Amino acid sequence: MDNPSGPAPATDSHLPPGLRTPLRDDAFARSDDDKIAAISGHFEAIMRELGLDLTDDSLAGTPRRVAKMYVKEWFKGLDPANRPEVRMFDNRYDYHQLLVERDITLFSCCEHHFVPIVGKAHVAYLPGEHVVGLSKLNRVVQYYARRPQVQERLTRQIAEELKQSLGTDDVAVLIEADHLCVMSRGVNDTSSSTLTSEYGGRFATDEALRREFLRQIGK
Ligand SMILES: Nc1nc2c(ncn2[C@@H]2O[C@H](COP(=O)(O)OP(=O)(O)OP(=O)(O)O)[C@@H](O)[C@H]2O)c(=O)[nH]1
Ligand SMILES: [Zn+2]
Repeated sequence: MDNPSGPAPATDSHLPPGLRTPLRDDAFARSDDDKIAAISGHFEAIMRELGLDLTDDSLAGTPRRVAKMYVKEWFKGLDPANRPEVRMFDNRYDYHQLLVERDITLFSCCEHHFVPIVGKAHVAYLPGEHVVGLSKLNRVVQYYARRPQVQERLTRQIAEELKQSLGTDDVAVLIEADHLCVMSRGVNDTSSSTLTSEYGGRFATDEALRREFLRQIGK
């Protein structure tokens, strides 16, 4: 292991222990470039083991392409440097009704099989003295999605981050997603999908509010 004495990962230190993505203490001791080089070598070994000819010009670049995709795209949400800054504005408009950001594109990766989870996230909150820049809601979803995940943890991580960043418990998150591990292998079920939700603050206690949220996202 290179540099196991590197800094402890700051990833998820703001979340309760049960909601943190399991990471080693030396998770960020190596640079992205070093990780890409190492993963590229490991993936090349997998391809060789499968019998693929890596001198073929279509396959030759695949190990590096996969490594770059893992580090820079699929799993970039592991790196606390990519955690979005959630900017809030004064609620000058005095808007205190439900705000729903629906149909947020969700692309994640099943941590059991390393295949895609594809779906939509719907998030809502009740503004108090501040309102959030809308795109930050999408960014929070994307940050936690871009990791090896299970849908339950992803749902709760997004809700907890929103509670902290927006400064209110009045937050709702609902995720509907298709798991490629269910669709393309194992049970090979292409019609089922998975819904998970987390309701905080008034969403947990006020059934009418919850119903309004569900109505607005078409549920
Ligand atoms: N709770 C939960 N389970 C998930 C998620 N993604 C995948 N899984 C499940 O994780 C389980 C892993 O179970 P195993 O029995 O070890 O894996 P497996 O032999 O590949 O299971 P099958 O998919 O049934 O073939 C499977 O049932 C998957 O459907 C998720 O986001 N949440
Ligand atoms: Zn899976």
